[in-house]
Amino acid sequence: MLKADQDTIIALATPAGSGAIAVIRLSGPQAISLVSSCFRAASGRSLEDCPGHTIHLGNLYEGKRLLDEVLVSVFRAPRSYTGENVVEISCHGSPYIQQEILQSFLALGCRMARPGEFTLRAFLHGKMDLSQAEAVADLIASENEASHQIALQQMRGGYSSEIRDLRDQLIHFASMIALELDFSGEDVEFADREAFRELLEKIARLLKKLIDSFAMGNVIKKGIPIAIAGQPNVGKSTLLNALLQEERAIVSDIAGTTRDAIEDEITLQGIGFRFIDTAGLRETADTIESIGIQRTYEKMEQARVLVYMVDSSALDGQGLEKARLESEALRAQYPGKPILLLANKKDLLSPTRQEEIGQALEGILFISAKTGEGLEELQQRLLGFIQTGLLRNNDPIVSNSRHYEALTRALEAIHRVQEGMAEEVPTDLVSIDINQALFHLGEITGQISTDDLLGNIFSNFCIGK
Ligand SMILES: Nc1nc2c(c(=O)[nH]1)N(C=O)[C@@H](CNc1ccc(C(=O)N[C@@H](CCC(=O)O)C(=O)O)cc1)CN2
Ligand SMILES: Nc1nc2c(ncn2[C@@H]2O[C@H](COP(=O)(O)OP(=O)(O)OP(=O)(O)O)[C@@H](O)[C@H]2O)c(=O)[nH]1
Repeated sequence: MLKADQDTIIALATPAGSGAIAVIRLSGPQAISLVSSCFRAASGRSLEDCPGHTIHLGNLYEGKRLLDEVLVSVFRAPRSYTGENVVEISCHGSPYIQQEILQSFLALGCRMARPGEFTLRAFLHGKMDLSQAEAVADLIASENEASHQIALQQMRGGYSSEIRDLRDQLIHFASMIALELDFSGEDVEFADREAFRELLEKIARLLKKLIDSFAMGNVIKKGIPIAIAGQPNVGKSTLLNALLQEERAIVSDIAGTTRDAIEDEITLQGIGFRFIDTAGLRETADTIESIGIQRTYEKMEQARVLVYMVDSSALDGQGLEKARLESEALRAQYPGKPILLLANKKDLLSPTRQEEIGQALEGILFISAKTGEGLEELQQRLLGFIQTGLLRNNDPIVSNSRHYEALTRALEAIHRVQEGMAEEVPTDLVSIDINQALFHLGEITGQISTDDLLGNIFSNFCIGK
């Protein structure tokens, strides 16, 4: 098991570059004495004597050279983020000052913190469990309200406390059963079979609920994929640009310009949408374009909502019939997927023509990607597709794929235990599956962890966290 080493680590806690203020953080046994040795407080007091959770104004020196006037916050072990002595130096935010301060402490025997090392230490000192530590990284990475909420909930304990609790109860039964095995010659039952069955049922229910939430958690974390498909030149790229409010896709009036899928995200009411502009659906001999079309079908498969777009200004009687057939073909090809019919280039349309098209293609939404007309309504409709059932209550949502794996394995093991009990399989075999379940549940909270696993998780953090 990895142990926190005795090094005192240091890192910039604020982003690199210049700002009004920068924060440099130290953690480890020497943190307070090291800073104290080169800091003169305005109050005249020594940092060595001050209590934790106090802030001090003063001058920071490198030898005799004054580096900056700073604020120093002192946290004493174990009452700190990491559980160790922690000192934070808030200096003036010039990159030069930041570097000079870092260098001076490195010269005094600190070492640079590795990515995520502050949070790793918080985990190793029991300040948080593994799933909470992982949530810290998710919280920093979250870019919209929904993923922020999920990370925050997980950081504050989320489902891990419930898992820990059920795991403890399972351990109780595991030890009772182990006891029975010790008395194997005699026919004794220490573990109350009925209570055990109930507990297994309860665990299975929770695991199932968490596993099911992953599909939504994943979608929220990565954005909800929406594919925009349609014949060449109907204005897909223009729509994407209008939604993104930036020139991302290449707009041109040569049919077939969009050769590949282009993806980008926008946030609507706190939910990230990932728009995928797909190559025009068109039979073509152009091989580059056919690859694009192949990818279009793949993207449509992955999307949660399909937007099928037509150029309403180009719809004569024949075009209208073709659009109707194509949209029906889409519905047949991707059953169960919500499809939104969009008629673009409304600005080129007469009101009577619009009415005729509206009657022929029911539920079609008229927009103009060029003028922005109808885009508000489009966004509302997209939200409508996914909001049902999403984020309605405070049920925990699993967004971490490592947890999803562990939960799935744990549930499989629990099912095997349940089957074993039902078929009155010998107790020693059942206990193997119980231990498997305990192992996988412990993986989530970090009660079971390996150096490799920890290294893997924390190396994905940013430095200074
Ligand atoms: N300046 C600063 N801001 C920050 C952090 C930080 O480390 N430094 N944090 C870093 O992510 C977050 C806050 N997290 C923290 C969590 C616990 C403790 C702490 O001192 N805990 C003690 C005392 C608790 C108490 O007084 O009740 C403890 O747990 O024993 C500090 C920061 C966000 N903002
Ligand atoms: N009048 C009008 N023209 C539009 C509108 N939307 C797009 N256009 C024009 O239609 C042409 C084609 O637009 P694109 O966005 O490149 O079409 P696309 O569907 O991405 O085309 P491909 O790349 O071939 O798949 C461009 O000249 C756009 O300026 C609109 O709402 N009204």
